[in-house]
Amino acid sequence: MTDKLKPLREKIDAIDAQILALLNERAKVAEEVGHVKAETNAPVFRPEREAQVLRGVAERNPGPLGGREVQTIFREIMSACRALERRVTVAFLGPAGTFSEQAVYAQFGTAIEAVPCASIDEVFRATEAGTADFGVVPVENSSEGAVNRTLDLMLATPCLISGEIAIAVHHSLMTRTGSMEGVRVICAHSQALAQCQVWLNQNFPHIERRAVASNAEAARMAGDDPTIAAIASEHAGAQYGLGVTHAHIQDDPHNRTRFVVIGSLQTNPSGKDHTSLVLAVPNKAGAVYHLLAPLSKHGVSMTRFESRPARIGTWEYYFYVDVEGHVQDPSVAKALAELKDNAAFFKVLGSYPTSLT
Ligand SMILES: O=C(O)C(=O)C[C@]1(C(=O)O)C=C[C@@H](O)C=C1
Repeated sequence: MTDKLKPLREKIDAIDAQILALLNERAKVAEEVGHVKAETNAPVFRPEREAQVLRGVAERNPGPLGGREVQTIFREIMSACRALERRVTVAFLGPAGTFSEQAVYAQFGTAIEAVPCASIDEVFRATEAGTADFGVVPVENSSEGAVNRTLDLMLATPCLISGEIAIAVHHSLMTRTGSMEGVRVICAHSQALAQCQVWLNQNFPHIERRAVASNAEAARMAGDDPTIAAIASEHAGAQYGLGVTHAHIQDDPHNRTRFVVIGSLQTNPSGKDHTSLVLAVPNKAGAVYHLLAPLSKHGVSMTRFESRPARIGTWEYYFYVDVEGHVQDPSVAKALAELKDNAAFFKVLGSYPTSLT
């Protein structure tokens, strides 16, 4: 056995030496890129370039490694190279262990400064004030719909969207003891309680449910008190020493949350992008229909349409619209110019590479 393993391990050692040399060669070039950028004060994080590199490695990947695995490795390589230029700071809805934190690392890799914030408002504040280079906030969930606070703050602040990340959201029920005996309250973020409500009604209809600031906060509370059960990711549960009593209890097994990266960066086209807009129309019959007509006229696909009351006392709405393409794509530029003419309010929230997952 050891005789057979020895030459194979020697092969791996030799390959690792080559990988290490190449990684450092790459890192030195990234340092040079960093110097060029410093001369012109150009942004260190270039999401469109990173998206192109990651799409490229998955396309060219000959296997047997999977495309997703190869992307994870290259995500970390770029994160480490980027950190040699400058380590970016990213604010997210904390505490540690939330799906927002998972989204941060999925987008930026781990060679960053991740700053947990107590609320979505605080993530926007930190990003707007420049204490963080970027923020990551949830924007919609496949079973619960829009995260309204994020939509309202996108409208109210100058923050631009420079990236999107979709994360599979699996919720588990967990306690300190790993059993539901003696549990009097089930705690979770209100969205997680809503995403598990059918399952909870069937299995624990008589246990009180309490909404708390985040699932990770629920996990922390359950770690301190055996009468509390938390709904959270198993990753968060492990951080607070919880045992799983029931795994993956969300009503939709394909539950996903989409996050956006916010900041002041205007991203260049990556070849596969989305553009987010906010619009309002005068309160007239057929106004929304007219408003959106330029999209189909110029062959621009709409991927999302959401409305929020304008909260000025009348039945007026803001419409949040996502389209395929980048504001610099000629067809998108033409459609948006016409759309703007029809709109009582028009704001581009940003163009950014489509999520890799
Ligand atoms: O191409 C650049 O602009 C780089 O800084 C290099 C690099 C990389 O490591 O490939 C690193 C950071 C950027 O976000 C994009 C790519």
